Amino acid sequence: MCRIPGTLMPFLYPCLEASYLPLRRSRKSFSAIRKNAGFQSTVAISHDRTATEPPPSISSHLDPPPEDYARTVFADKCTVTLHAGSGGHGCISFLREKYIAAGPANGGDGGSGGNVYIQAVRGETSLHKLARRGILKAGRGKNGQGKSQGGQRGDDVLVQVPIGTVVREVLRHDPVAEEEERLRLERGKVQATEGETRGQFRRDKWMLYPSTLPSEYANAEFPPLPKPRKSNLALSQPAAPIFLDLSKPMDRPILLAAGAVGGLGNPHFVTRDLARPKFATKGEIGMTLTLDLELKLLADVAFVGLPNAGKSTLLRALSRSRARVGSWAFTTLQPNIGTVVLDDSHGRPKMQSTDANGEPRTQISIADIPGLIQDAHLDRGLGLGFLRHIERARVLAFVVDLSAGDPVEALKTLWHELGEFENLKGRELNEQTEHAVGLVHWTALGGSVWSAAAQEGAVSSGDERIIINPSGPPALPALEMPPPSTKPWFVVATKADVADTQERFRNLHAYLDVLSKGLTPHPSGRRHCWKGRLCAIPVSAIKGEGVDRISEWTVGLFDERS
Ligand SMILES: Nc1nc2c(ncn2[C@@H]2O[C@H](COP(=O)(O)OP(=O)(O)OP(=O)(O)O)[C@@H](O)[C@H]2O)c(=O)[nH]1
Ligand SMILES: [Mg+2]
Repeated sequence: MCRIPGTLMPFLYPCLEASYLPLRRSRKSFSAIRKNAGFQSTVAISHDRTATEPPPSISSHLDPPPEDYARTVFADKCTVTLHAGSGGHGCISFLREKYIAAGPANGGDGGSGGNVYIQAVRGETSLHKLARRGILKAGRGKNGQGKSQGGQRGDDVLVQVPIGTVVREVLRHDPVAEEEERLRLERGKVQATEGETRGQFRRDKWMLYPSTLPSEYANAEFPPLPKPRKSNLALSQPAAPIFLDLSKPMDRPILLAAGAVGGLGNPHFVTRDLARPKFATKGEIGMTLTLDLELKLLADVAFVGLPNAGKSTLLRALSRSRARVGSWAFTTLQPNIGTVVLDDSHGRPKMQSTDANGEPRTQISIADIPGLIQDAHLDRGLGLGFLRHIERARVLAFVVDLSAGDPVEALKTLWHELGEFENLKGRELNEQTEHAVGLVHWTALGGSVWSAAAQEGAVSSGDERIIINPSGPPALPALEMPPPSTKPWFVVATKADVADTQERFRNLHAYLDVLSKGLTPHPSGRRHCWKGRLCAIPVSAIKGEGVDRISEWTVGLFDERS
C-alpha cells in the first residue's frame, strides 16, 4: 500500500485537483497536504513566464545546454559468446634429488578452467556493454607443476545483466559432450574400445616429455585414453538448451558453463611395467555457448508520446538523466532509462510501498521512448523498432503536449498505433504457427544440443550419420510479451505552464472519465483492455512542477496490482 508522508509540490490546476488524488489516499491525509501546501491560495504555475523571465535555477538541468547531454547508449538485445576456461595440461616430471638421479614420476595435474556465471542485478538498465564486448572468455587453468603441484584454477567470468533479461541458447559447442557422444556411438560397433585406443598417439590429447624424440613415441605404447571428464560443478549447469527468465534480482549468480577439467599428470600412468611414463594428458577444452540476451522488462514505466511532446524533459525532471532535449522532432533516437529514487534525500522513504517480492520499493525506472508518429506500425518514422520497447514496460504513461492542439486527439493517435501494432503481432504469430505446422523438424545429432560439428557442415564419423549443412543456427522465436492494451496506463499532460491550456486539460479529463466508465470504445480498438481508474496528471516538466505525482501514481498502480 502506498502512503505519502510530507507535502506534495504546489499543484497546477487547483480546480481539478480533487479528482486526481493518488489511488487509495485517505481524505484526512489529503486535507493535511492541502493545508501544508497552502493549497487554496497558491497556483503553482504562472502561465506566461516562459518567454520573458529568465528560467529558474532548476532549469539548468531541465532546459540544458548541449554540453549537458549524455550520449545514449542502449541495447535491449544482444548475442554473446561465452567461453568457459579450458583445463591446464598435466605435468610430466620426475623426482630428482641428491643421490636420486631418476626418481619416480611427480607431475601435478592441470588446473580447471574458469567458470562462467550470470547474475541479474539492480542498477543495470541496458545490455549495451555486453553487446559491445560480444565475446567473454573465462581464464584457462594453469598447467601442473613438478613436485606434484596442481595447476591454478582459471579466473571466472561473471556476466551481470539487468533484471528482466531473458537468456536463450543459440549455439553450443561442448567438446567433452561431443567426445562422449562419439564414444557412445562407437561403443556399439567396437566393444573393445580400450584395445583400439591402446598404442595410439593423439596429438590433441597427450603431452610428451620435452626431450622425447619423434622416433620414441612413434613406437611407444600409450595406455587407453582416460574417459572425457567433467567437473562436478557441471552438474549444476542449467539443462540444454538454456532458457532463463531473470525477472528478479539475484543474491547469488547462476552457473552457465563450468570450466573444463585439467589434464592428468604423469603419476596417473605409472604401471608395473612402466615406472617412468614420459607422457601426461592435456586439459579438456572449455565449452562455448552463444546466448541470445533480450530485455523483457525495460523499465517500470514507459513514456509514450508524439515527437516533441516533452518526454525527455520530463525524464530529466524526474531523475538525474541527461537525455538530449530539443524543440524538434526525433531528438531522442534511443530509449533513455532514468531511475527515480523514492526517498527524501535523507535516506528515508517518501512512500511506504513494497514490491511483488515483499521488499521495500526504493526506486522506479522510467524509459523515455522515441516519439511515435501516425502509421508507426507500418514502420514509418523510427518504425516498429521502438514500438517493441513499449511492450517491455509494466505501466504506460502517455505524454501529451497541452500546447500542441487537442490532447485527446494525440492520445487517440497514440493508442491507435499501439492497437494496430498489437493486431500486426497477432497476425505474425498466426502466420508463424501455420508455417511451423507445415515443417518437419529434424535434429542432426539426435539431441536438443545444437553442436558446432553440425554447423561446420557434412561432418560424419560413421556412414549412417548424415548431417545437413545448415546455413546457421536456428532463429529463435520472438519472446511473448503482454500486449500494451492490457497494461495499466495513465496520461501525463505536459507543458501546463503554457497559457490557456486549462480548457484542453478539462477536455482530456472529461474524455478519460467517459472512457473509464466504458461509455466510449477504447481508442486502441482492442477488446480485453486494462480496466482501471484513469487519470491525467498536469505537469510542467521544464519547471519541474507537478512531476512527483507521476511516481506517486505509478507506485499506487503497482500496489493495486500486487
Ligand atoms: N513550456 C514548456 N516547454 C517544454 C516542457 N517540456 C518540454 N518542453 C520543451 O519542448 C521541447 C521538446 O522537448 P523534448 O523533451 O526534447 O521532447 P521529446 O518528447 O523528448 O521529443 P522527441 O525526443 O523528439 O520525441 C523542448 O524545447 C523543451 O524545452 C514544458 O513543460 N513546458
Ligand atoms: Mg526526447
